[in-house]
Amino acid sequence: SNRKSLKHGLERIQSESMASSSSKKALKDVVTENEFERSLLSNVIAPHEIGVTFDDIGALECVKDTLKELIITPLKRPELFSKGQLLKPAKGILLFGPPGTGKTMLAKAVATESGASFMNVSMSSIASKWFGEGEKYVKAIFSLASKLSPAVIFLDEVDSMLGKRQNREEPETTRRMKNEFMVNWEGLLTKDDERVVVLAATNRPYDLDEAVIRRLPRRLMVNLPNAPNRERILKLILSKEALAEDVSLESVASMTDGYSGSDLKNLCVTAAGRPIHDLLEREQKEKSLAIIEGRPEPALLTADDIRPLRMDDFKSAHDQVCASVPLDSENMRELIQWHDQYGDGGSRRKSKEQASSYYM
Ligand SMILES: Nc1ncnc2c1ncn2[C@@H]1O[C@H](COP(=O)(O)OP(=O)(O)OP(=O)(O)O)[C@@H](O)[C@H]1O
Repeated sequence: SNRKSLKHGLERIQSESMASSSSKKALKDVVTENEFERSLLSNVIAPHEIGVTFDDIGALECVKDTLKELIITPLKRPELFSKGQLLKPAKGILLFGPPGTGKTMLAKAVATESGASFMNVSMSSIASKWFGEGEKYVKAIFSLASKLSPAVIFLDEVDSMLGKRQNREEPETTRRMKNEFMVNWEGLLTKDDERVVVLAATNRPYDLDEAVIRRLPRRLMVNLPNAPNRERILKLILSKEALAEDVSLESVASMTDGYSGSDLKNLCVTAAGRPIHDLLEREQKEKSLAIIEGRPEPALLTADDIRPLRMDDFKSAHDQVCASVPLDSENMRELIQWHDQYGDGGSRRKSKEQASSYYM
């Protein structure tokens, strides 16, 4: 048992030094092979510079726990998954849900928490930017990630490239791009020691190609927050703001049914504009009064003169900012249906299928 614990200790030291040396590896030391890799690299963020952690994300506790278990632990401690043959780290997860619910934040936090570089790829821009050369770009996503390893590839708006065929006449360029993606994706799945994961995000999972859905067996719904969760998100967003006594975040939460995290942020930004507006107005009044009375102009007010946020600021902001996805919209209905059929924990999902696809 002594030998075992020594081996265990060595493995730990090895994996820790591996983690720290790779996270310290500067992005500028990465050798790129072509313009596609170079273009992608310019958007890569080093783990210490991402600046989003799980603590910055309100609510979504289940999604965070699943991501920790499936992605972060395997990326940080690959040695735990190298022993047998059964447990393989997850290589890809689909995050789906209405816009503005925190999918991008989650992907960034995953990269931060696992000390991985973050590669943000907007799938909708590939086709337009690299017209006719999309497949080279797709190939570069994977080859660059492998050089950056550990790395998180975030594929935003994944439906725009890997969507269902709209009609039989799929453009040749799109077909080649999809094929290239599948080939590289299969390659990633077979490389057990490659510390690269794909987080794909979409607001329209029902538009995804079946083949893509099958290859992302873990599908996490990132849903709109309920009232208690809205209160948690508001607390986070407002943690550095001065609030007057009369502000009840519970009431703000209860009047924002259907708001996404992003809508709540907009609401708070709008509310925070009012004290500044009031300050400028006060300054203007004092100035005019001084001029009328023939006094010298008063000094400008400072940040210390900004009044705290009041409940009426939130009420007025509420009249200006509304939920961006109405709860009774077609998009919401389709999302919930899709979640029932394909999503993790969906009611029509068989537990057997879930178990076998837990790790890929
Ligand atoms: N759960 C949350 N906690 C704190 N802030 C949040 C949360 N969800 C969203 N936000 C705020 O909304 C902004 C947008 O969120 P984010 O970009 O992660 O959403 P998204 O789901 O990726 O949206 P889209 O589908 O439109 O790309 C964030 O920068 C953050 O300010």
